[in-house]
Amino acid sequence: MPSSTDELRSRPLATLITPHQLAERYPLDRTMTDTVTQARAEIEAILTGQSHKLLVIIGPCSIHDPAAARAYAERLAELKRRYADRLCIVMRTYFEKPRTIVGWKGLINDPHLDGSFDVNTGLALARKLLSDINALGLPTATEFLDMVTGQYIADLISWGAIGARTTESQVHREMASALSCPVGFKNGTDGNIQIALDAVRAAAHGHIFCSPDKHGKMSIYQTDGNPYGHVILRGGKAPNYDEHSIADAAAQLSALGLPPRLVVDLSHGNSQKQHQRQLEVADDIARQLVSGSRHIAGVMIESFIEAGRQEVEPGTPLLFGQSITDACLGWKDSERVLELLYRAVRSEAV
Ligand SMILES: O=C[C@H](O)[C@H](O)COP(=O)(O)O
Ligand SMILES: C=C(OP(=O)(O)O)C(=O)O
Repeated sequence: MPSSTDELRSRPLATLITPHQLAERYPLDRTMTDTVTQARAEIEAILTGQSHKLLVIIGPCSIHDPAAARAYAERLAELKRRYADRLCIVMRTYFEKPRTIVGWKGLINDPHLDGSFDVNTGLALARKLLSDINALGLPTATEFLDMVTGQYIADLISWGAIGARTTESQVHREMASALSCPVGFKNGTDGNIQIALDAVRAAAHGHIFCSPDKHGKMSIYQTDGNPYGHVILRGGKAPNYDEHSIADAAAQLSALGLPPRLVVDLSHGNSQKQHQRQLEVADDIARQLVSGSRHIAGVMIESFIEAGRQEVEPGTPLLFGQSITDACLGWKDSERVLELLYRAVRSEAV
C-alpha cells in the first residue's frame, strides 16, 4: 500500500524509455565514435597545455529546433575543417536549460515548446541530433543539469559543462567525477570563482554516486574522479575576462597544483547578456592570445544562424535559426569571431 504521507505533491505521468533502449535505436557508428574519442583527447591535451590549439565551444544558447541546429552544424563543420590546425571547434548542443526562476527548460523537457512535456520524444530528438552532428565529424558539448537524462546522451558528448547555478551542488560534482568527457565548471552567477575551484577539486575525487544504470535500474556507482575538470570564467555582477581576472584565477589554480588553464565564456555575465558584446570580449581575448597568454585554453560563444532572440508565441511561426533563450550572435559575426581567434592563435596581428 502506498504511504498516505508521501507523493502528496507529485504523480507519475509516463514511463521513461531506458538509456539502453534509446542507444539501440540510435547507436554510435565508427565515424561518431572516432569524432568523440579524438575530440576528447584533443580537448584534454589543450587543457593540460600539451596542445597549443584553442578550444572553441560555439553554438546556440539552446536547441529548440533540430532542423535549425543541423543547418547550423553543417556550416560550422566546414569552419571546423578550415581552422583545424589552430582551433578545436565543438558545437554547443544544450538540451537542458537552468532557469533563474521558471521558463522553458529545454528540448528534452518540452520538445514541442507547448507545455506538453513529452520527455521521451525530447530524449529521442536530442540523441538523434547528436548522432547526426557527430556523423559530420563535428563534436558536441552540453550542460549536464539533470541527474537522469545525461545517461541517454553522454556517450555522444565530447565536452560537458556544469552551470553557474549548479557548480556548488554536490551531486553535480559527483556526476562530473563519473563523466567520460572533460567537464568545465562555471563560476557562480554572482562572480564567485571559489565554487568552481572547489568543484574541480571535488570532481577529481572518486565518489559513491546513485544513478539509474543504462537499463534504468537504480544503482550505486563508484566513480573514478575526472582529471579534466576546469574553470569557466563566465562573469557575474561584473565581467571577468580581463587579463587581471584571468591571471588571478590561473594563479589560484596553480596554487592548488592544477594546470593554470581555463575557458572564458564570452557570453552570460561577460557580455552582461548583450549578445553583440561578445564581439568586444572576443577582441580582448584575441589581444591577450596575441600577447602570449598561456592561461586561455578555450572560449565559449553563443551563436546561431540569426542574431538575437525571439519569444515563443502560440500560433506564431518561429524565425528559423534564432534562439528562444539567450540572444546569440548571428552567423556572419560568428564567422568573423572564429577567423579573429584563428589569427590570434597564430599570433598574427589582429
Ligand atoms: O544560458 C541561458 C540562461 O542565461 C540561463 O538558462 C538562465 O536563464 P533565465 O535567467 O532566462 O531563466
Ligand atoms: C546557462 C548557461 O550558462 P551559465 O550557467 O553561465 O548561466 C549556459 O551556458 O547556457
